Amino acid sequence: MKPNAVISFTGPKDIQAGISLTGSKSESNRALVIAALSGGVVKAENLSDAADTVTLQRILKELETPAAGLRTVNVGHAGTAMRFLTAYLSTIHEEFLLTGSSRMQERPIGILVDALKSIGANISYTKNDGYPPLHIKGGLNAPSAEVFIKGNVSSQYLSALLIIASSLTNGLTLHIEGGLTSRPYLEMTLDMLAAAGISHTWTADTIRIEKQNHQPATLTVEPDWSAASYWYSIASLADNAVINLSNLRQESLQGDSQIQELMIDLGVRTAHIQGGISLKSGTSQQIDQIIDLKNCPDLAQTIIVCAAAKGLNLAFTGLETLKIKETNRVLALQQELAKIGVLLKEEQEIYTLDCSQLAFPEKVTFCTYDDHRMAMAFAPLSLLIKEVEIEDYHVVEKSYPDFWKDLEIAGFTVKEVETLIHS
Ligand SMILES: O=C(O)C1=C[C@@H](OP(=O)(O)O)[C@@H](O)[C@H](O)C1
Ligand SMILES: C=C(OP(=O)(O)O)C(=O)O
Repeated sequence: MKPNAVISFTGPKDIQAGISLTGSKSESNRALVIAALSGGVVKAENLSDAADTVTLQRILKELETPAAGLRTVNVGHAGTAMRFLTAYLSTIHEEFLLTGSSRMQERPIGILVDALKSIGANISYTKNDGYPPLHIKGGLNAPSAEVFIKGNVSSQYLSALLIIASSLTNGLTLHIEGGLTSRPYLEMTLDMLAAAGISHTWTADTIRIEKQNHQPATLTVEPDWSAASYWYSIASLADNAVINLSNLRQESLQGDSQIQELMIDLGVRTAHIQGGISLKSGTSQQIDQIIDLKNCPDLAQTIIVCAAAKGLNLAFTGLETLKIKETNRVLALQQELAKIGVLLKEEQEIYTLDCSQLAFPEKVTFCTYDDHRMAMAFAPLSLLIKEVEIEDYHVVEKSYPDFWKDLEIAGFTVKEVETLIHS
């Protein structure tokens, strides 16, 4: 049984804290694979402590020693590791069973596998068509240099292909079909490749990367803006808050730095100061327009839960891809928000909060569905609810292992509690 934690905040809701966040897991996981492909020419610095990064780093280290026969590679819950390794392992002259957690085996990968197969990769499914585990016979020599791929399901499929593109015999031309979701993550991939000496052209829906060598570079990872978002929620829900987050940059590669603009209406102002940023709480404003989260899906839980707790009946679009992440995040949000009387209604891809019955019980236990972001999005409600119990609280390790320690720095009390064993 995985332990729960009870989070509480007593006394005036006045938070003054300085927090140092771990590195971006998205940047870290790109840096690691780019470094591996570069054969030591490119180095990675300030890597994240996220379990997803630690796992990928361990796997890449193990791969440095060649194995005879089938090698099993298990990425656990790490979506980027699964997608990036599907492409990367295809380029290595070995045979792999690439697998992950039970949820990973429900997260689709057929679009990426089809694209890789169309340029000659040898990949088959060992359980269900379109889903991990994958059997990969590596050594792709890619006679064809052209791929057509859907861009509206996960940008990670596209990033995976672009990261290996420069090492393919004929480079790669990617034709993106059906629109593009999570676009800033694709831009991050191209920017990090550029920093490692790999150039590209991007015209309309076509991205071209020639065969070329990496150039000596050190990729220095910025702290994680998705992790920062929970501090915005805390600042928004506190009566008074000044929260300093170190080393976040004004010019970020991370699309989730959009939290700065998104949170203005929820009452949080960002100042760029020496050595990072400073968040200050203020007053919320009336928001009439629909908020589109297509470019920053990992902010959805933070913003939706924070708005719900403030009783704001906001509307959102761009949430479709949430259904194939660590859990079906739309369903998870609907179930957990109901515990404070809030409905998240879905009609023709527009999601609307109905906070008319918002009420805070003395104690609420929020379920986390194996999803780090559920835990971190709901924990700030302990500023409004006497006791917030978070189920399986270690789940945060996927992206932000120090989350609970950092809450304690800011004055929250976090107590591990015994959980009842249900038969
Ligand atoms: O490329 C990346 O690092 C990521 C891309 C996004 O996924 P999708 O492209 O599947 O939306 C995001 O949700 C995920 O946490 C990290
Ligand atoms: C969706 C996420 O990660 P991944 O897809 O890499 O598992 C996330 O961190 O919210």
